[in-house]
Order: sequence, then structure tokens, then C-alpha cells
Amino acid sequence: ASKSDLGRPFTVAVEGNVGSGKTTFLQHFIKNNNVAVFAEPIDMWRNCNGYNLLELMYQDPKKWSFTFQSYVQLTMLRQHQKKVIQPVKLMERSLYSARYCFVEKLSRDGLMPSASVAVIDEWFKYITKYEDTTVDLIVYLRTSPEVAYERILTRNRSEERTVAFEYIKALHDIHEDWLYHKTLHKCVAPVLVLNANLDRSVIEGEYEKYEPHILNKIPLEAKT
Ligand SMILES: Cc1cc2cn([C@H]3C[C@H](O)[C@@H](CO)O3)c(=O)nc2[nH]1
Repeated sequence: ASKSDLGRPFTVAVEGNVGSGKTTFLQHFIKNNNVAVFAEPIDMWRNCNGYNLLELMYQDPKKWSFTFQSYVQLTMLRQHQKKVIQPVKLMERSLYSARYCFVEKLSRDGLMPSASVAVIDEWFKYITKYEDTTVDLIVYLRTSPEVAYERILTRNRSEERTVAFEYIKALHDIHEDWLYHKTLHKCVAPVLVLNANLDRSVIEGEYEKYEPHILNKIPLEAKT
């Protein structure tokens, strides 16, 4: 099919704290021919014209968080714009978690000046107004901060070596307010909450239980 007549796919964003198991979740769906999977463009964040912006941000957030989050917003826009032929498009995170979780957190911590937040927000409002960045379903991989932090330590990603538990706890609370209590910002899509504390060995069962909802086979209201 040519780009012009591709209908918009059922677009799912998988959201969750650092270490909530998003990559494992994506791997379950990569095997499905009806799903186009887009992992977080972390390799772009690690190499923007030779600069590892992710590392710079973690080393000196005051100096680099605006630079990093500006590039994140651009790379996430590209992910939203990608055309697919599959009926379902599954993205890791979104423009919304970028703005509502990570920029929010940097702003609360005073690591990103309010003038910089204002510029990010102007771009966010313009992009979401004039580009089709629709998300039809958010899958919230809900973990406890302790479980997420434990996984971060185990995964041992070099840039995350300086991440403190308090950061993960705060990011957890922001995700909870956004996607569970729905008290932070307007909710951009219906939210399917999965228990992502489950161990890797049993979590496939949790994915399969809700696969019909995730693949838009049955509406969320029918969630058992
Ligand atoms: C959309 C978005 C994703 C994202 C990830 N990150 C960080 C958290 C993790 O340590 C790493 C990979 O998700 O990047 C961030 O600081 N800001 C972000 N914004």
C-alpha cells in the first residue's frame, strides 16, 4: 500500500518506570506479524552526531537536561510519524511520557529552568496540535519502585550507574498520578494496567491475558 492510503493503525504506547520491563514486553509482541514494534530510540540519544546526550544528562542534568529532552521530543515525534502496514503499532514510551513524566520530574527538581520547560512545552503543544500523535491505548507496566530499582541495578546500564532510588521512587509516583490515579495532566488514552512486578518467568501469562485488548480485538471495557 502506498503511504497515502494507509489507515492509521491502532497505536499502543507502553509506559512505565525505568526498569519496569518494557523491553521484555516489546519482545513478546515482536513475534506477532500484526504488530509493528518501535523500541525507544535510545541509541540515537547515545549518539547524536557523536554526542552521548543520555550520559551527559545523567552526569550533569542542570547543564544538559534541556538539550537531552529536546532531542528526546524530536526522536519521539519521529516514532509517532512512522507509517506502518501492520494494523497495530506498538511504541515504547511516547511524546506524552516525555513531557508529563520526565520533563515534569526535571522541572520539579529544579534541574530544568522554567524558561526551558516553557520552550519544551511550546514545542509539545505545537507538535501535538499539528501532527497526528494519537495514541489509542496506553499499557502501563505498573511496578513497585523497589522492583524497578532492583532491575536497573541488575541490568547495569552504564549511564544509569548514578541513578538513586529516590529518583525511581519519584518517577514511580509521577507515573502513578498520570496513569493510575489520573490526577496529573489529562489522560491521552484509555489505560490498561498490567502487574509488571511479576517475574519474567510468569509475566508472559499476564501479556497473553490482555493480548486481545492490546491488539484491539476486544474493547478495554470488556477487561475481565
Ligand atoms: C520519552 C522519554 C524517555 C526517556 C528516558 N529517559 C531516561 C530513563 C532511562 O534511564 C533511559 C532509557 O529509558 O533514558 C529520560 O531521562 N527521559 C525520557 N523521556
